[in-house]
Amino acid sequence: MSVIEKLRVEVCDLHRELIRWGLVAWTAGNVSARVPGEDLLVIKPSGVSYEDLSPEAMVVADFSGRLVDGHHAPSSDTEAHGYVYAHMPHIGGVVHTHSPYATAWAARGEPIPCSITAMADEFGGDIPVGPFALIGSDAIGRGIVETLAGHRSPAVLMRQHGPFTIGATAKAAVKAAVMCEDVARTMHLARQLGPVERLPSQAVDSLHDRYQNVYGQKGAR
Ligand SMILES: O=C(CO)[C@@H](O)[C@@H](O)COP(=O)(O)O
Repeated sequence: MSVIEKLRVEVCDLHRELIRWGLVAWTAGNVSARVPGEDLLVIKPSGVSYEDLSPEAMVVADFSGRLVDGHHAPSSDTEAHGYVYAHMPHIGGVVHTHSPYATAWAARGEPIPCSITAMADEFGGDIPVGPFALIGSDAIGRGIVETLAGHRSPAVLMRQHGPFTIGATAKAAVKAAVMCEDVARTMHLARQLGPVERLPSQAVDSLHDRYQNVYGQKGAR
């Protein structure tokens, strides 16, 4: 199986995770993976129902969003994903969803404050808000890159649109999308009960370091 065939299988399977975790409605959302060593990405076709997605339906596009291989038009967000890959060489996966709680924070244009340890673990601070940008140019991609520059967060809430997440792999970007919606819901509920306070920055640093470098089996022999 070629690298691209393997990526088609992986990206197709990861789209099922968006449905599993309740992050998308109808055909909203998309997942992509960088093709290692190439200025290419694998992404879902635009507007195709999730139940109709298959590895063969995944398309290969260049970073400008042009179709390189496949039988469908690429996702509407292909250029945004490509811009991230072109400007963030360490990123191997990009995800976009309209998950309800994160998108509600995006609708208000308000960063999600880092007030719980789960946010420090995964995001290393607040989840920032990026500018409102229309599809059809590199504006969304530029907004993602410029907002995340200098941030530890793998998630950005594009104002009045929804979350985009990044990761070293496509699976890591999907995890960031799942955790982004989880903490968006928790922080929304907390805010309904009263004011919330951010964690002290030293605690955030310590928690983030542990989670990124020790948590789970990272220390196992
Ligand atoms: O939010 C947008 C575009 O930014 C939606 O159209 C997107 O979620 C789904 O579009 P695609 O089906 O991937 O073309």
